[in-house]
Amino acid sequence: MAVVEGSLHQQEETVSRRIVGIKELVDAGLHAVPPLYVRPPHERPAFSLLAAPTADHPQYCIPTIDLTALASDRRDDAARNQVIRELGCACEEWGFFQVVNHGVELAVIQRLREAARRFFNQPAEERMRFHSQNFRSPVGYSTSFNPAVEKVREWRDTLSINRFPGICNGFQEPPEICKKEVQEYIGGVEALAGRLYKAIYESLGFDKEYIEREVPSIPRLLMGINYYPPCPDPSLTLGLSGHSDVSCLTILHPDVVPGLEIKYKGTWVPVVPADPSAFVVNLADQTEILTNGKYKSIEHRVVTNGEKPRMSIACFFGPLEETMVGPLPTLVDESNPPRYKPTKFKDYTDNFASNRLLSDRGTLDFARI
Ligand SMILES: O=C(O)CCC(=O)C(=O)O
Ligand SMILES: [Fe+2]
Repeated sequence: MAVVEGSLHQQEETVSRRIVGIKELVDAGLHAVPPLYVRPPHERPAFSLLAAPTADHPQYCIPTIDLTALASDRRDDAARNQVIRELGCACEEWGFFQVVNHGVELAVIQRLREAARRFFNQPAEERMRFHSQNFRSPVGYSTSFNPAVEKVREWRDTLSINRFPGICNGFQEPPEICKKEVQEYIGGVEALAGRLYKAIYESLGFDKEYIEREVPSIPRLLMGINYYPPCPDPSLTLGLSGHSDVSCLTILHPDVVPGLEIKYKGTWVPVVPADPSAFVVNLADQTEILTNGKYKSIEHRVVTNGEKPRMSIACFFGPLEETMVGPLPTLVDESNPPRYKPTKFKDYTDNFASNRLLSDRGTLDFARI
């Protein structure tokens, strides 16, 4: 479908600049992608090289790891050690993997997805009561990344719910329509994040005492529920442009509607959920810094869908804002010098907020030596 021209084009541009959410625009009836959402040719999804990872391309499927044995706390448990090895391989090779049998009940996930759908299906005025583009707000309903400055908008609206100890401490303020479900979901996912985070550092050969002493804990949580409405022409726009996540660890419930793609060896590879309960886990920038680049924070993006809306739930786990993050001492020596300088996490996130739009990998460059 072509980009709209002439007066219709101007009308839609006026409408889309005034309107806060892309959902409003789509709900009002949209037959073409407004210019404000059309990406320059080199950023368009046509640059994906694969239609979908299939059995013919197993080399393009991120690993799926069964976490059943991680429930055991015994370090001499052979099945548990096997899971740790699989995690280590996935972290080194991909920086992205899926987990199944992770301990969070499917019913808990489904209840939140249903409640979030109720939130997004409310009249715009109800959603706009929570409007904020500030990522540090306890609760914020936002659109795109930073509509005040970006030349091209992302095709998504997001409900964010935060717990940043020292800034906003509780989850007391999620919208009533999904509050109970948000709290229940966070309870489960947070426990999973704790288990996974330790296991990831165990996969580097560290013992419990070392991890507790040297690896920053991850009490800061940002939850983003992304809503991507159907798009009249997915070839022109992106739900979320290429980025790497800033924190330590991200646990995402993707949706059965596809859209997420990761950049693997220069190719955009779609992520296909292993089953409806699977989470997609990825390492974020602070983990790349802590491991001095051994485990990578991988660039990813979201393409839109022509027919169906898509909704993803991302939980970003990170350190306290005042924490200095640099390579762990045991991972640095003369033959492997530090690649990153110690950086305060608050400065890192501030830089991300103002510079993400300027460059694909600009965020990690902020700490790179
Ligand atoms: O929607 C998705 O699948 C990914 C979302 C994401 O990458 C993010 O919120 O940072
Ligand atoms: Fe992301």
